Amino acid sequence: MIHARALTRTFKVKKERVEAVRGLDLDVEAGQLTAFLGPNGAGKSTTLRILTTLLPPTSGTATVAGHDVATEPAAVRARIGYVGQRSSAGEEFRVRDELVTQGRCYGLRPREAAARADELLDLLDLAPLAKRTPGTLSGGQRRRLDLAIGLVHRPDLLFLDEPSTGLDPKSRAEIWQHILRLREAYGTTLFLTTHYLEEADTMAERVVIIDNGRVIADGTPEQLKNDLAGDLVTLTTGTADDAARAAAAVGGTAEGTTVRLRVPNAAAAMPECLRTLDAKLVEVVTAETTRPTLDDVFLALTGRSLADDDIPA
Ligand SMILES: Nc1ncnc2c1ncn2[C@@H]1O[C@H](COP(=O)(O)OP(=O)(O)OP(=O)(O)O)[C@@H](O)[C@H]1O
Repeated sequence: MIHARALTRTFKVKKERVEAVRGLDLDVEAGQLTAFLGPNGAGKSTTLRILTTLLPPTSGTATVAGHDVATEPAAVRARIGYVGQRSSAGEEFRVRDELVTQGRCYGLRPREAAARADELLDLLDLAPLAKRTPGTLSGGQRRRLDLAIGLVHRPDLLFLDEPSTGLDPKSRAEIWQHILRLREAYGTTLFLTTHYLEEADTMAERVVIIDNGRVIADGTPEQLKNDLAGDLVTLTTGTADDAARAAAAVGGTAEGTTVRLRVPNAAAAMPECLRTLDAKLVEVVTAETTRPTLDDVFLALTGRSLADDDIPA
């Protein structure tokens, strides 16, 4: 569904060159739900804008839904939907009229456009709001209208740029419910950016992490966490001296009376770890294991935390 090879995009700002995307390779199969993660300025939106034909690449190639983004942009646009960070609804039309008008813009006949609008109003629980103007909707309701607009022409592939950013936790959960529901209803391939790592972890089948314009990790959330981060074992000892000796014995790091180490499988490693410390006469007061997060994956790869990144409001 998406095949990008050696994609680059450079911006010239006064005399400075900003390499937003630097040789990106990407393959996404039909039906997948892929989360595209990375810190602020990593190149996510620029990549999305290239794949949706809104911006030409500086070099490299990309085919989306079977068509080249540079040479066949109209064919790509006919097959994809794009829900950007800014709302795509105008202010003057009522919700249902907006959907009908969008359908007409895509060449649907009046009756088809009306039927499609009603189908989307139902799918996205917007029917009770059909007569409201977008200006009167809450943030979450407006985001659902944006989703509906992105789906009017039955795209095979939907790009979503930060679909849940700026919403309260309840509306975020609702928007995810709708994303999963539309996927079930239509089998739409979904490619989305998000700053919420836990959402990507629980909802996406595949996570692609980008940093400085390059893909630095790609896999299922479980694969990435198992292969790149590992479980965290946290031990506490009675004294800082014991913690330092324990860290040296098991290959961890000590901070005060706490020792931390990463292992591929904590359940399997813990007995051996405790035996080693017992033999060294280090008394362990508490022992705890924690599954890694996607932030641990990013930290392991770059030495930086994605969680420190500002989430745009
Ligand atoms: N039109 C532009 N002109 C100049 N520089 C740009 C332009 N668009 C993006 N950039 C730069 O390209 C880099 C990548 O930006 P991009 O918006 O793709 O990042 P992002 O990963 O989507 O970030 P965020 O998470 O903050 O939205 C940044 O350094 C940004 O300043």
